[in-house]
Amino acid sequence: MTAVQVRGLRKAYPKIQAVAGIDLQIERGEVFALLGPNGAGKTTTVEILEGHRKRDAGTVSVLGQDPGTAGREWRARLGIVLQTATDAAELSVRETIRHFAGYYPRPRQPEEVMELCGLKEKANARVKSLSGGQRRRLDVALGIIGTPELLFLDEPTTGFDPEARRQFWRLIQKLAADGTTIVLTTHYLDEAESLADRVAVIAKGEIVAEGAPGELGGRSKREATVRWVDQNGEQAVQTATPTKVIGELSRGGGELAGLTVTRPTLEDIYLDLVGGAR
Ligand SMILES: Nc1ncnc2c1ncn2[C@@H]1O[C@H](COP(=O)(O)OP(=O)(O)OP(=O)(O)O)[C@@H](O)[C@H]1O
Repeated sequence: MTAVQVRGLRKAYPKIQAVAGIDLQIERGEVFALLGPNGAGKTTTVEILEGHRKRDAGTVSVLGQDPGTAGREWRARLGIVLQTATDAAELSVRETIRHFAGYYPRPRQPEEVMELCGLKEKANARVKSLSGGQRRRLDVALGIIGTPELLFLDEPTTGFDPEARRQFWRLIQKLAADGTTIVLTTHYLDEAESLADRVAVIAKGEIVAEGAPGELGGRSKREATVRWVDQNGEQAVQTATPTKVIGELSRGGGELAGLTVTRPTLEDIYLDLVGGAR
């Protein structure tokens, strides 16, 4: 079943065509990542899908409805984590989460959500006393408190330390395993690689590539680079058959110094894709 269907989406601001004809299809249960440089049009696209921004042209269906006209019931089926943090309040973390739970017909248990988001120890802390990363976790907690079918995350782990990022990834994997469809924007290629079933790269308001992270831009078919060091210094060859190359190199039986085999990373592919479009 399809969660999101977009055809020919366009949106201009007074000085810029922010979204210049985007087609997207995201299936239920998928984790889908939108990648792209600053100003590429990711947030604008996501805001249109959330019903927070009007489009100029194109058709959009999110959970079977047009976000431009859908009502409160539809909205309660979404979870949204925006780039900007929740307002700092006098309330505690627990009180804030309980308060938001009251907005939804099928909320998760606040205690469960605090556990999932690593906020248990901060349950009684005032929101305004939280660190930046803890505030972000609270944003995520408020995004999932309503048991959303579709969760939008706009740069969710900006400001997280490495351990918090890994914890967050585990949370997303858990939500995805429970069937939540997840659309996330991120600047972290390792995040997209770890989490996303599919990614789309947006540059200048257009999708320039789309696919599984391992296949994007023909990645799985790109040649490997074999590197080693010999008496003449560092050597490197690009090859589709690295095993054969290493076999030939090691015929003498000696150990090859500094031997590595690498394939292009998602970051290499991404930089190739957006480099040409900047
Ligand atoms: N409210 C607005 N009014 C005018 N221009 C805007 C507005 N919002 C965004 N833009 C412009 O539209 C373009 C796309 O912005 P958008 O926020 O969608 O990009 P993005 O891909 O999310 O970028 P980032 O990675 O920096 O968050 C940018 O050039 C931005 O300056």
